[in-house]
Amino acid sequence: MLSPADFIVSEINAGIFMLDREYRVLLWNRFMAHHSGLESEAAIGRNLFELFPELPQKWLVKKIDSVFVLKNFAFTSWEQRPYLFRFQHNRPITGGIDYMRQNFTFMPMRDESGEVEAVVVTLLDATDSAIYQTMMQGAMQKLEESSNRDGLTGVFNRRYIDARIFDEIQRIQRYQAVPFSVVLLDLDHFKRINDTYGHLAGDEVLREVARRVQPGLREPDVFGRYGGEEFILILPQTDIEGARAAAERIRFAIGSETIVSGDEHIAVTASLGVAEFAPPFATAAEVTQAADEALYQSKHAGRNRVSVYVAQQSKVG
Ligand SMILES: Nc1nc2c(ncn2[C@@H]2O[C@H](COP(=O)(O)OP(=O)(O)OP(=O)(O)O)[C@@H](O)[C@H]2O)c(=O)[nH]1
Repeated sequence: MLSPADFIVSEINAGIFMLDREYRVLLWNRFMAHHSGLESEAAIGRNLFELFPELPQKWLVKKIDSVFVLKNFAFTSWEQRPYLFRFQHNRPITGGIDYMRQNFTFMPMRDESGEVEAVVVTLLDATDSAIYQTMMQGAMQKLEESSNRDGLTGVFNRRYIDARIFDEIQRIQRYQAVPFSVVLLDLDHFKRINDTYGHLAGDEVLREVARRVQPGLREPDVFGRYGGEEFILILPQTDIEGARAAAERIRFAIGSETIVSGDEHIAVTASLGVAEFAPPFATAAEVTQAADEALYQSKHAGRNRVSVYVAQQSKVG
């Protein structure tokens, strides 16, 4: 008949094992046997690192030795080191967690003279916390991501774009980096498109325009919807001539083919305004205002064109 203490050690839903100074197993409870596939008769008397060559030996030896020498408890959590033993967990939803996450406590077992004769190790299954945390992080990331996106087109929204312009300005001011340019893009006679083909077709046109712009962008470029039928691009490390060329490519990509919505073929063009963030500009508002003035020039000059803002006065390009 087992003593109550032995019964608890055997049956508890946590790993318990004990090691001597040579890392030989002195005790191996049922949880350890069940998860490792190694019965206690097969484990006892054997060196832990021979039984489990995958253990991080150097690190674990240091940990165990510190308990022998300092005679203090030691701990390790799954957040520092996800697991020591490669144990399966049986959760149906894993959140990408492969092996059982494990928290360990290392306890010194003293003899009558106060010397540590063995180290007792407990293993707690922390998989549920790990899955919960991973899923929470994933959800937070998705939330963060979707709060930066425009619901209709999926491109970045104004809030995000404004923050990115702010970042770019800071980067330039801090590192005297090469300036960036801003391109504002407004669809021509969009009200007429809505009125002629309906609001749903109008929405489809906005989505398709967003699709047509994206292949022409470079990796650092940021593209978003700035409002109704207005889009914006931030082109880092791009001077006004580079930005004008990019804007022309985009204008062509939008207007070169009609957009199909149901049975309708809708001709769409865009007017664009380009401005470079350079002195005397010091704020996001000033550079976007300049791009807006250039855009106004494009509209005024007949639409379906690119205009560039040139210091103090805008000039049709
Ligand atoms: N379908 C649809 N229409 C929108 C959306 N947001 C804004 N609009 C419409 O876009 C139209 C913009 O019209 P205006 O600002 O008069 O400009 P425009 O007709 O494009 O004319 P110009 O810019 O001068 O070439 C308005 O009719 C808005 O209702 C949207 O999300 N979906």
